[in-house]
Amino acid sequence: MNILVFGGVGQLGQCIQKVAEQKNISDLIYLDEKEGNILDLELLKALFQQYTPSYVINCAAYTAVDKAEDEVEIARKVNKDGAANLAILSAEFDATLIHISTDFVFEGNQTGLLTEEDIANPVGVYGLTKLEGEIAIQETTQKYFTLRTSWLYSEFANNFVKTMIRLGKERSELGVIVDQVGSPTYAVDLAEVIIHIIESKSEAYGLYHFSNEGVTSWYDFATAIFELADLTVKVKALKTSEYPTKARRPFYSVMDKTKIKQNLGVAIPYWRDSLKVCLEELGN
Ligand SMILES: NC(=O)C1=CN([C@@H]2O[C@H](COP(=O)(O)OP(=O)(O)OC[C@H]3O[C@@H](n4cnc5c(N)ncnc54)[C@H](OP(=O)(O)O)[C@@H]3O)[C@@H](O)[C@H]2O)C=CC1
Ligand SMILES: Cc1cn([C@H]2C[C@H](O)[C@@H](COP(=O)(O)OP(=O)(O)O[C@H]3O[C@@H](C)C(=O)[C@@H](O)[C@H]3O)O2)c(=O)[nH]c1=O
Repeated sequence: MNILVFGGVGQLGQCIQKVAEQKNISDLIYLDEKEGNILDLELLKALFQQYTPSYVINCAAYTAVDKAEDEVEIARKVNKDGAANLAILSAEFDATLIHISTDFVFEGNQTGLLTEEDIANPVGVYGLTKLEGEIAIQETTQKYFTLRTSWLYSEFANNFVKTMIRLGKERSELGVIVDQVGSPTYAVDLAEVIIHIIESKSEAYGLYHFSNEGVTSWYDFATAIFELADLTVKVKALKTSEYPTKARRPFYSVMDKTKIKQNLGVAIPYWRDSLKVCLEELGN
């Protein structure tokens, strides 16, 4: 069984490699942007013909949230057209597509857990193009799992946890937004879910929410990172208006995970427990 992993050397791609190695699964082919550019339909066709994959995992994305505001065209190409290309070929070759989306598809002005049925209304270009990608997949193929996740971090690539540790070693004081609330997700936990979908041969296709369990703000997340990493940093709680960024971000994006727990039978770790695991991996 061949499994193609696009965006295979990004943060989540590396987490999938880690989990697959731990489980001795060697059917995955990890493609970087050059080997598996999801915008190059001819290249993709050749890959599908060569490998006739049973599963296609799309970890490739344009993830620079602020930069996307100025680079709408490229963000849309990667997040929408690239996802659509993989859906077209997955349908043609009868492969199951596992695609990753984001909590940033939500407007974030309501409280209460957000379900897969709640209306998405993104406030920024990144979230909008990711939503367009979700829709393109849903309209193109039937055998797909779209996993919406939030606030991904890990020992790999760039993410909020690694940024905080770097800044915490350089500075004694740091301002972090307190009025944006969500759920952090250890990308290795998400990788476990992806591998579980494949190993279980689940046919419960559709849209799913997955994050770690629990709720926090970026301020509380940063405070926990410093506490668990044993770094003495004074964290100042800032309002969003006191930390201006190019892109707007949802104020509230806590997702309901009932569907994934019921349909796929996954157990979900509490975010602080997973944060501890990641910090241990990072050597803190
Ligand atoms: N990071 C987060 O906090 C969250 C991420 N997500 C979603 O999870 C998924 C994985 O994210 P993550 O691993 O963190 O992101 P990364 O940015 O670490 O990885 C994305 C990868 O996609 C590659 N890529 C970009 N354009 C193309 C292309 N045209 N063809 C092939 N590969 C391409 C990038 O390569 P290069 O770097 O060389 O451009 C990079 O290696 C994405 O779908 C993202 O939207 C969802 C919620 C939170
Ligand atoms: C570095 C830093 C960030 N912040 C704020 C800005 C922002 O609101 C929040 C997170 O900042 P970052 O830029 O690290 O993260 P950001 O890129 O906004 O994270 C998002 O990425 C995309 C890809 C997703 O899909 C989302 O789920 C989410 O994880 O923390 C501070 O308040 N202080 C700081 O020193």
